[in-house]
Amino acid sequence: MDKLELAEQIAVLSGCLYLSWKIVKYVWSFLDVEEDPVTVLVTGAAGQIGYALVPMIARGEMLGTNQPVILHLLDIEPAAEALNAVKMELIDSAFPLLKGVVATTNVVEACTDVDIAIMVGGFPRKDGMERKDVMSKNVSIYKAQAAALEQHASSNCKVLLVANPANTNALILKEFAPSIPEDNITCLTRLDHNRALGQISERLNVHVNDVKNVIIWGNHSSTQYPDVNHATVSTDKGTKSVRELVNNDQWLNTEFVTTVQQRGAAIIKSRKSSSAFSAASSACDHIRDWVLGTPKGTWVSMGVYSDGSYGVQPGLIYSFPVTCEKGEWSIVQGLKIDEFSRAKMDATAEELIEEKALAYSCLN
Ligand SMILES: NC(=O)C1=CN([C@@H]2O[C@H](COP(=O)(O)OP(=O)(O)OC[C@H]3O[C@@H](n4cnc5c(N)ncnc54)[C@H](O)[C@@H]3O)[C@@H](O)[C@H]2O)C=CC1
Ligand SMILES: O=C([O-])CC(=O)C(=O)O
Repeated sequence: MDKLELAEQIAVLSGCLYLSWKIVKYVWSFLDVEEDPVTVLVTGAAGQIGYALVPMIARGEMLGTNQPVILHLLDIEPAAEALNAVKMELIDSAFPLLKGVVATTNVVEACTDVDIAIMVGGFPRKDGMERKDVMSKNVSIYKAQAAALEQHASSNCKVLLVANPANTNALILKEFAPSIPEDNITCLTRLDHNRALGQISERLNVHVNDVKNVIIWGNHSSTQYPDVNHATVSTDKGTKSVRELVNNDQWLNTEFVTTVQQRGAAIIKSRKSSSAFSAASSACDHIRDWVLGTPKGTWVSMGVYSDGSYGVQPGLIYSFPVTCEKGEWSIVQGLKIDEFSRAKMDATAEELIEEKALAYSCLN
């Protein structure tokens, strides 16, 4: 057989394989094979974030529109009636993906067999309060719930801590649930990340989807550092850096940073209660990207257990830029850090070290 004949045969074979693959995919789509349901726990489910979050999960906004879910909803006894109303509304919504709802005030029942735990339950910050003020109320809740998750959740359960102080609650949960892999315990800074994208999109009058790769470093608090040094915008003329397009370092280094840092407080001031649907939506973003992967060339911010990357003390839950693949996150490495950023990253780490000490003193 000469080379030409061989090439022809390879081409025919490739064509046949491609056609067979298409036929298999076509037939598969008619078989309507359903995935096994994923069990998702939402604590504080009768609260305002919970109320916004559970329909998002049941609609497939967190795990995809082909993924059935079973919802476990936990709240405390005084909120039991309101919790039951959430269950009634879930049933009334007839969500096709929702395969079951357990609404309970029993922590063990709530944690049993959960694959994903979204910890929202706790005491929220009120106008004029700093996160430290809610520390003692919330860390003791997380110490107790750590034990229930460790004993009753699926062995590879992924945990997202939303309740404040989110980073330190996540750390307490990690320390009191030593058998849950440390990479499985994260906290929400995606709301801050999305707020930073929103501010840049408003400033440049571009769609928020065209802005990428901002970073939230550190604590989900007013010391967090929203960093745009590596952020880009997709334009008709290609990808441009945010710094180049904004062309105003003074604004980026001052007003932009404080607006993102203080956004939670600004919402509380205007609404008299803290952000709810934006927090719920960001929690969906966090889990979706963690489980299904970040889009190519894009990173997101997640509060994760520090391994010492970027000189951040190991043993803190600190927000880093991460990419996710096959259900695992990894910290984006090798980004250049200038002096301005270094000082801000250290300041927020310092606050986390203080919070950790305070949390332990509350537990004693
Ligand atoms: N990380 C983030 O980006 C954000 C965090 N938050 C935090 O999320 C938390 C929840 O906020 P909201 O829903 O607005 O508060 P909320 O007060 O409306 O709801 C909290 C719910 O938690 C319940 N709860 C209290 N103790 C509990 C326990 N031991 N177990 C289970 N449930 C319990 C309450 O009964 C209530 O239903 C707060 O800590 C808030 O500061 C809020 C916005 C953004
Ligand atoms: O500030 C708060 O307590 C609520 C919150 O975390 C936020 O909106 O970022």
